[in-house]
Amino acid sequence: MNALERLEKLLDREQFEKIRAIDNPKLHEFLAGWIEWLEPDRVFVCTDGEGDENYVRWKALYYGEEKPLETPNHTVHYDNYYDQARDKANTRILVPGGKEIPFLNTKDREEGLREIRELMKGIMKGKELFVCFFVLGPRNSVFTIPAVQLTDSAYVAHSEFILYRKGYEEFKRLGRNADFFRFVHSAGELDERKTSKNLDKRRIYIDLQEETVYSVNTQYGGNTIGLKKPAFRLTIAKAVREGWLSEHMFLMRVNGPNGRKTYFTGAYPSMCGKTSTAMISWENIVGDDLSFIVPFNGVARAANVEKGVFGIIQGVNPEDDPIIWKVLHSPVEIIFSNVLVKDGKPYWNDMGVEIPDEGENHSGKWWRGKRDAEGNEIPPSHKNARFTVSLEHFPNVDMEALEAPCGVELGGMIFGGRDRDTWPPVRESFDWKHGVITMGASLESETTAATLGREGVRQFNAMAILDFMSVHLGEYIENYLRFGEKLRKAPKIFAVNYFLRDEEGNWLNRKLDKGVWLKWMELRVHGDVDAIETPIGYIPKYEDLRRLFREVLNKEYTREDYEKQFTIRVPELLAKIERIERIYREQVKDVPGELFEVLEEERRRLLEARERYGDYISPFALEG
Ligand SMILES: Nc1nc2c(ncn2[C@@H]2O[C@H](COP(=O)(O)OP(=O)(O)OP(=O)(O)O)[C@@H](O)[C@H]2O)c(=O)[nH]1
Ligand SMILES: O=C([O-])CC(=O)C(=O)O
Ligand SMILES: [Mn+2]
Repeated sequence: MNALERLEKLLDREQFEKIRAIDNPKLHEFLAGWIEWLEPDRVFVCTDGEGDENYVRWKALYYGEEKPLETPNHTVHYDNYYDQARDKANTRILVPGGKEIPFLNTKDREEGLREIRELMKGIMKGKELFVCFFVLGPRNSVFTIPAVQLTDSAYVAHSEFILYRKGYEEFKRLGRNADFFRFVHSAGELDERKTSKNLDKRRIYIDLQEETVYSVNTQYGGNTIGLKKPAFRLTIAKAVREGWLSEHMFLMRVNGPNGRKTYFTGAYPSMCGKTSTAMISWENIVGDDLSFIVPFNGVARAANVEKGVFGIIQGVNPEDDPIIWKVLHSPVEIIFSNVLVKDGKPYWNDMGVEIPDEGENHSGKWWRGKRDAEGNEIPPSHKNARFTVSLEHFPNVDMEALEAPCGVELGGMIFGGRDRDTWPPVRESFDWKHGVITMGASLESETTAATLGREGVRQFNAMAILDFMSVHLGEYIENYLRFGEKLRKAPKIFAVNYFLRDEEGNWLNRKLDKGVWLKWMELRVHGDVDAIETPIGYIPKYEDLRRLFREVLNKEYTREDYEKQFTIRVPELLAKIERIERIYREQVKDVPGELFEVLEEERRRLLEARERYGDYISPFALEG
């Protein structure tokens, strides 16, 4: 029996016809094999029709994976108390022989496939399997990658409808020429709260060879939403192979003088400010998490991989995030996850309004002071609680850029992380190579609640992408360096640090100060303002920032604040170079030699400056 004949036996007529309309034997083989193996009670195939999307929405409620909230079109979803973030330890890149690759968690491919298949055998008995088609990137564009998702979670399928462009018609159009990604997910056995139960058997395995990701016994979006972080492992490898960039970056438009539009991407590790930067209310968002960047006639052009936001809700408040706040309080389709619910209303930590003392949250029935099995007090919502919503609902979305088949021309790329004491709030690199190496490849950041495990630990996190890396870091950096050489005019590279603190641990900046840094970077892209040359790149002049603080935030920016924030901290910077060099020399090993040269030059500049000015160099000393 061929695959189509097997599918005819496995599916009811209506569903079968939907599959038969796609002329792709590879797809048929994949579907038949997995449906036989997973043994679902029924299968639903999603076309691009509104009715099918509605069916999935309804099933998320029907199966109890989501519950309706008071506001129409709002639902809440809970993940298991111990399934609230990405599980790095159980996420493996499958490679032949289980070859060790620095900073990657690998596993022997054969063994991994065998294990995951065993875990998934018959796992959908009694359940409904959803077969969904989407594309990464805008449809019908140079960026488009088709993908098929199998999942027994209506919540996962529902999330994907909010976050990605539909792809059924694209599969039909491409027929047997479709080169597509595959995702197989099962939430596994559920408990009475409809959350994954067998967390000890939680696995996320990435098969680069077949461009397939398997995910089992988990529901948390970062582990399960196939087109998000699972697909990211596949696109990183594809981009390195093909000479473009697939990055953990927001994409936004910064509005310059006289209606000038300049596009920026920004790579910060999870929970380090991508969404809150791209959402700055007077600028325009294109994407908040994942960007594809291609060289196009000598110009870097970028597109959002997604069309929605799976954003962190903690800290969203009416003053700092007026737009998100408004969207979260309007009757558009939103899935809230792992928040506190009381009388049909969602609440979250640091939302700037009073929160009830009891209700339901990610721990079940909740009251203030409740402790978990480890004795930790449970906050109203989880730190990594999120909202899922389509970008079309945001008044500040740049819809034209979001849908542009050739993407938008990139003016600048930004790197940043949680750094309490080393980098200034904003600076510009000397050139592409200097930026790629001393800003991107040298990025460090404190760990956050976006991954399971300890928080606040400073960790090497090159390009904010290390959690998702699927190739040797040396190859990845090599691709980055060569990418710049394909361009007539490379985007300017900047580094930001929103997380500087004083000795007492107080923040040196307010959350909205980033709006000023963005305007400064926009002016720099076009050569509209001068800057101060320092050993680590160019920093803003006080006068320019003072003017921008007034214009953008209507605030006085004092010389004292400027000096404190922009002091060049030589000992910390030297120690950092030391750490980064050691990592590349001892752990990564095979890296382009340029990396060490550029770091060495930076060290030399810092040492020379120290000779002249001492350990902590005021920006005023370097001016003029
Ligand atoms: N102190 C401080 N905190 C900030 C600032 N900007 C954002 N945050 C906080 O950092 C967290 C930021 O998260 P997001 O912007 O949602 O993170 P993201 O980079 O989009 O993360 P992922 O979606 O996990 O990839 C939130 O808890 C914010 O309150 C800032 O300028 N200063
Ligand atoms: O993938 C997720 O879970 C959410 C996210 O953006 C990240 O962690 O970077
Ligand atoms: Mn992310």
